[in-house]
Amino acid sequence: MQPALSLRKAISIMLEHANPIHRVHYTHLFDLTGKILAQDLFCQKALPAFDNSGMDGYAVRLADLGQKTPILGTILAGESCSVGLHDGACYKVMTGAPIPLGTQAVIPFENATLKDDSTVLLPTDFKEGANIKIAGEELQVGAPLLQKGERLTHHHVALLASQGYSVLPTYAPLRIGVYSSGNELIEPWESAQSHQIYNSNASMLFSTLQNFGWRADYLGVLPDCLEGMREAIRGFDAYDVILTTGGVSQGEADFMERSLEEAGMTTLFHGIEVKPGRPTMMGILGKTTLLCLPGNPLSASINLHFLGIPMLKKMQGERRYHLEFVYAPNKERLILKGNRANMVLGRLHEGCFKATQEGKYGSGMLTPLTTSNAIIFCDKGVENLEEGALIKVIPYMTSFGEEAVDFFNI
Ligand SMILES: Nc1nc2c(c(=O)[nH]1)N[C@H]1C(S)=C(S)[C@@H](COP(=O)(O)OP(=O)(O)OC[C@H]3O[C@@H](n4cnc5c(N)ncnc54)[C@H](O)[C@@H]3O)O[C@H]1N2
Ligand code: MOO
Repeated sequence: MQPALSLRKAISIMLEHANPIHRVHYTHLFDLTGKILAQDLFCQKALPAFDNSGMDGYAVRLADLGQKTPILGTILAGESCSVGLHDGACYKVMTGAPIPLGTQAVIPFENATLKDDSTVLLPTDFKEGANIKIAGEELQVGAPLLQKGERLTHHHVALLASQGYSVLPTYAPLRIGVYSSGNELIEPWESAQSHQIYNSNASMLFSTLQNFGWRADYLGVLPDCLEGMREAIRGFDAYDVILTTGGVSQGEADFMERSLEEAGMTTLFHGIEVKPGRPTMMGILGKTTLLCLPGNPLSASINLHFLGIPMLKKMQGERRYHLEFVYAPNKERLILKGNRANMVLGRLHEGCFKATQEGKYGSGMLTPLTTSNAIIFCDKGVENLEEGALIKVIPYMTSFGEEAVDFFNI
């Protein structure tokens, strides 16, 4: 194993080497949610597209306020409008209908008094421009709409539809392969004997990736022997990313690094000064990026979440791959060993962060993950977080930003 790196350094090496995969797919509007846009887009239909009415009412000139005014006609949404408006007349216009050129305000029906079918008494006072939506007031043709790398949400999809886009280039999903390792593992759909344990890491990986919009191939359990490893490694090149758990510490059956290096992997780091996650390893083998997580379930999950997900987001071509945080007061004093950085699970509740089990849980556990909803990163050297101290907290399903922020508590 290489000398352990600081967590900050490991994050920066990880991001430096997480190269975006630029394969493009064309995707229909109805399938765009969660996809990453592969092209900068500009406004091609102004918003609003034409001057139109914001209310069902009368399109008027201000000179006619307080007057009985003849109604020259009705304009419905969906009709085209080529008439102009002059003092001494008005038109009925419906919400979304184009308004006659020269309209100075739209007076809602309920603010005027209809005298007969063709005459209306207008109120005495009304603001110029009221209830008129002006062409291009939100977006003008040619204005930037969305940037390449945007992860599209339902709101983006609505914006794209408003522009008449129906098929758009998106980055093809990363090809991700997931392996577990360890002869003690039995799949949950099999029957474990007393000395065996069920494989929880593969499901955790699969499920976490699914949460973030990826679908991985689960490739099974890597054997704890060199020959078996060599055989498996030959299939890695079908994937952009291989994620593994286990077999990366100092055990006599921990063959991961040795067999991968023998196959030609460049090790970017192996060993991080962080708890949990010390043996985490990252490397590049041909065109495949490898992130080898510790076997301990809690370590694997946290390191996948907070190291692996930003890596995958960057490789997927997303613009926003930096973890974001919120500030919250620390509910209870927290004592830490400051000999390495710490990632501490906890709950954000009613605006405060409370460390799970006072930070005293093991890397092999699962239940602290299920009772937590957030995490804090504390730099090496931080031994004490006082009650009430304002700290940086990262929710599990954090948002990601375009700029790196310092989420460490120092
Ligand atoms: N002499 C040393 N021993 C250990 C060190 C060290 O630095 N020196 N590091 C410790 C730390 S920290 C961790 S974390 C673990 C990680 O070791 P490995 O990545 O090699 O993982 P394994 O030994 O294969 O497994 C550890 C633990 O997790 C269980 N496990 C593994 N895979 C799964 C799975 N898919 N589902 C559920 N549970 C799994 C496995 O049975 C072990 O109990 O090493 C320490 N040791
Ligand atoms: O660093 Mo290990 O992941 O603590 O248990």
